[in-house]
Parts: sequence; structure tokens; C-alpha cells
Amino acid sequence: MAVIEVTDLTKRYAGQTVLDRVSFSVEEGEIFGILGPNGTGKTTTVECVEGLRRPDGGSISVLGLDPIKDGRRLRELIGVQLQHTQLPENIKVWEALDLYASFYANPRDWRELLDQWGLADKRDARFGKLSGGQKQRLFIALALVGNPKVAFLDELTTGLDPQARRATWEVIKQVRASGVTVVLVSHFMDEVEELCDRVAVFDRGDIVAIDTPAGLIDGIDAEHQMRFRLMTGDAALRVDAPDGLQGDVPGALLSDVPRALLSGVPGVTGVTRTGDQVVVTGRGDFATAVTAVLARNHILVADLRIDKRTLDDAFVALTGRSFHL
Ligand SMILES: Nc1ncnc2c1ncn2[C@@H]1O[C@H](COP(=O)(O)OP(=O)(O)OP(=O)(O)O)[C@@H](O)[C@H]1O
Repeated sequence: MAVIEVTDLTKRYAGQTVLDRVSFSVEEGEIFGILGPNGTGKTTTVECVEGLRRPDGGSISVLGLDPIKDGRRLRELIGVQLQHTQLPENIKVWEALDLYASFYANPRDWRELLDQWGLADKRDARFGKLSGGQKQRLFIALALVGNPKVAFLDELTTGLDPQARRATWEVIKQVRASGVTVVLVSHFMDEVEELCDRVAVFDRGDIVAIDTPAGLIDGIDAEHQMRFRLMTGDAALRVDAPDGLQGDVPGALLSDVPRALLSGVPGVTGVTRTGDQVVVTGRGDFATAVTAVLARNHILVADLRIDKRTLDDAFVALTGRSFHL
């Protein structure tokens, strides 16, 4: 069941169109990623969905409500972590949670959130004295204290160190497991790959693709490479002749066997060999087929590496430009 339906959302600032008929839906219980470089309209989209900005065109439904007309009712049901939230420097962590909880009819026990987000020992600390990572975790806890059905998290792990980012990801997975639908705005590819069930890729005020992270990556038709080293010596001596070759395999031919064999594997577009190093270039999932052919022919290899395609590559393939420009 879709909890968010956005159809032809259009938004202009001072006559400039920043969202041009954007449409997508978010299913109940999923982590839905909104991914794109800076300035492509992610925050504008999410803030229209939250009812914080008024669209110039299109329609939005969140949990069956119109974010503008039914704003009050909707705010009871959603939790929002804004990109630039601020709190008074002197407010204590527990006071902030208690205050936010008082805005909701059916809040969570904020003591549980303190534990879940590793803030229990900061309960009495003042906001101004928290580290960047602790502030970030407090903002997420504040977004969840109202027991929301949908949580919007904008730049979830900005400013966190690698360990804190991983810890945050684990808690977000728990949040999903508890049945909360999560909309995650991010420009971190690794975060989106790790967390999101589906991703909308934004570019210049438009969605260029919506799919699972794996689906986006599999959709790339770009060439990539696998590399390995042929094992030499006794370990590589084969008892069986390779496919299509009978009897003894002469030494010279043996050295060309991988190239001859692999060139015909579906998806392979090139095989180069320098000494015992082999580089196979191809499209799609050719690496699985290559590995199978090597195994079937008892060709022993070491140091096998497959250049992993990433969401970065998918973005370049979709838009023709680099994500980080
Ligand atoms: N209130 C505003 N008034 C005028 N222009 C705005 C306003 N808010 C955003 N913009 C412009 O609209 C475009 C989209 O901005 P938005 O913040 O939605 O992008 P974003 O993808 O969330 O970027 P970031 O990743 O940097 O947060 C940008 O060109 C931005 O400068």
C-alpha cells in the first residue's frame, strides 16, 4: 500500500522551475531514498510532502491526507528531521525530548530513544555541549519521539564519523523493522545502497530513475572489468583438457587457452593477457559466466578482482555526468 503518492509535483522559486512534474510513490514499511547532487530539488520535494512548502502544481497525498489542507492532522503522524535544525544552546537533552513529546497525542517513551540512540549518558547534557554526532543523533531521536508512521530524515549522517555512520544505519534498520516508513534524503551513495529498499534518483529538478539500488546498478550497460592471475606450476597443471581441446595441450597453446576460452563467453567484449595477469572486459553479469568457464576447465586462478559497479556509475550512466560535479 502506498503511504505517499506524489503526482506531477511542480515548484518554482521566483519564476524559476526547480521541480518539473515530479511523480513517485512510497510503499508502507520501506526505506525510500531520495538521492541526487546538491541543488537538484530533493529538500524542496520532501518539504512539499511534509507540508512545509506549498507546491505550484500537482498533487500530494500522505497517509491519505493533503499536506497543506490537512497539515495539522498530518503533523501528528509524521516525524521530520530537518537539514538545519537548531535548538537553544542551554536546553538539556531530556528537556528537548520531553518538549517534542508534548507536541504529540501518543508519543514514545523518550527514555527508550535515549538508549537506542546512545544518548543515555548525555541525558542531562546541554545541547550546546554536545558533539556534532551527538546533536545529529538527538535530531533523529526528536524526529521519532512522536511515534510517527512516516519519518523523513534529511542528510541523516552528515558530520558523523565512519563508525557513528554505521551505528546510525543499524538503528535506522531497526526503525524500519518496527514498521515505520522512512524517507531518506541523501547524497551519500554508500548510505543509500546500504539502507534503501528503493531510490528515486534526482537530477536537475526531475527524477531520472526509480528502482532498487541493485536494479539501478544492474541497469547500467557500461563495460567493467575482472582481473585475475593464472596460477603456474604444479598447482595449475590440469588433468583434463579444456573445452573443445582433446588430448595433450601443447605449452604454447596452453598459454593462450584462457583468452581463447573466455572470448566466447556471453557478455565478454575483450580479454587481454600480460604474463600471468588476465583482464577480462565485459557487460552485464559476465563475471559469473567467466568464473564458471574457468572452473569447468580446471583453470586455477588467484587474486580474482571484479571492479564493483556502484550507484555512482549508475548516476553517470543515467545522466551522462558525474554525481559530484
Ligand atoms: N526558498 C528558496 N528560494 C529560492 N530558491 C530556492 C529556495 N529553496 C531552494 N531554492 C533553490 O532551488 C533549487 C533546489 O534546492 P533544494 O534545496 O531543494 O535542493 P537539494 O537537492 O535539496 O540540495 P542540497 O542537497 O544542497 O540540500 C536550488 O537551486 C536552490 O538554490
